[in-house]
Amino acid sequence: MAASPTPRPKRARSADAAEAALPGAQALADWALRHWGPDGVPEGPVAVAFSGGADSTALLLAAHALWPGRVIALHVHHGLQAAADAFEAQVRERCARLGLACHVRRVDARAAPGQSPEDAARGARYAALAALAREAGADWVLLAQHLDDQAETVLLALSRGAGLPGLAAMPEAFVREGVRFGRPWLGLRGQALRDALIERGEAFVDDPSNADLRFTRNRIRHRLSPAWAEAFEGYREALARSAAHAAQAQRLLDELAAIDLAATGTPPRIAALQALSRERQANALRHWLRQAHGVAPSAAQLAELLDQVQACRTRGHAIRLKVAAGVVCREGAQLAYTPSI
Ligand SMILES: Nc1ncnc2c1ncn2[C@@H]1O[C@H](COP(=O)(O)OP(=O)(O)OP(=O)(O)O)[C@@H](O)[C@H]1O
Repeated sequence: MAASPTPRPKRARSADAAEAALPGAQALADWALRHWGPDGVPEGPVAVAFSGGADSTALLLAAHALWPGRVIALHVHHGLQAAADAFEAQVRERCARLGLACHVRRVDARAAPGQSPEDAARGARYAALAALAREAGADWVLLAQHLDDQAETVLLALSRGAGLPGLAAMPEAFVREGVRFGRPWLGLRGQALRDALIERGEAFVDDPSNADLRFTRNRIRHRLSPAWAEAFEGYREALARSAAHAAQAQRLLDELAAIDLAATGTPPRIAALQALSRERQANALRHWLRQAHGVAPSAAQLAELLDQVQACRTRGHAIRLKVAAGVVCREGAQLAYTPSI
């Protein structure tokens, strides 16, 4: 007797119909095709990171229109502002009206000494989203960042003098804490999403901290972006294209680092490093420290390390340099990294 065919995953409802209901559904369906293939959504639930703000409200609605019965919402209660309780209540209420499961986690997002409040909140948020997704059996979490956010991220990176990894801005898919995250809307204008919600009378939360000009991103959003938009109408698309070029170049550098580290060994042998150009040494060392130890040396630290590697020609010559909370030193013929001094 022939085995019964394996049931195929539920396919997306026509993206055209969903797009008619809400802009962004087509872009979401296209992203899903690129990342999930023609057979549709993954096995488990499709999780949407739902802050209650305009963008993630639009994403939740678009995902629900495309994949009815498959979507769940994940919400992180930051515990930082008094309004967070109200955000959670609104998120829960919206999910209840849509008939969607809503998973909430409270985090302590206070910044450690020397850490920016934005970095602390972001780190805590991704960790919580990944934990919630794992608990709910979701392989993917969708985030609602869009083209304006991508352009702002490039401007932020430029303002900080970032290298290629920073200029590459946000990828449309990445893995964090064992969970896959997707950003299907990096090509869409934020205003279009917000206008569509308002036109349809859909409520969303306006986070007051988005207007706080003490945060660099908000100063870029409210002061710099309008000036760019006035001078160059298509600046967002142009900056996003630059980010894509930077990301492509960074992938090549990662491949080169993998080739060079295969030759030097990991941790790298000093003599083998010295056989490379200074630029390739820098690239290989950055890659090794990031991949093996999750740390990124500053430009000044890297320059100092390269000088020490260059000068290390005799048996007794020591190497020692503080990087992040740890130290790079010489151990025989190789470098070594000790995480805490
Ligand atoms: N508290 C939260 N809980 C769950 N997901 C969140 C939360 N805050 C942000 N996100 C997710 O991360 C994305 C980027 O965060 P960001 O801070 O730029 O957005 P936001 O302005 O808070 O909210 P929105 O994008 O919904 O307008 C959001 O689009 C959303 O998908």
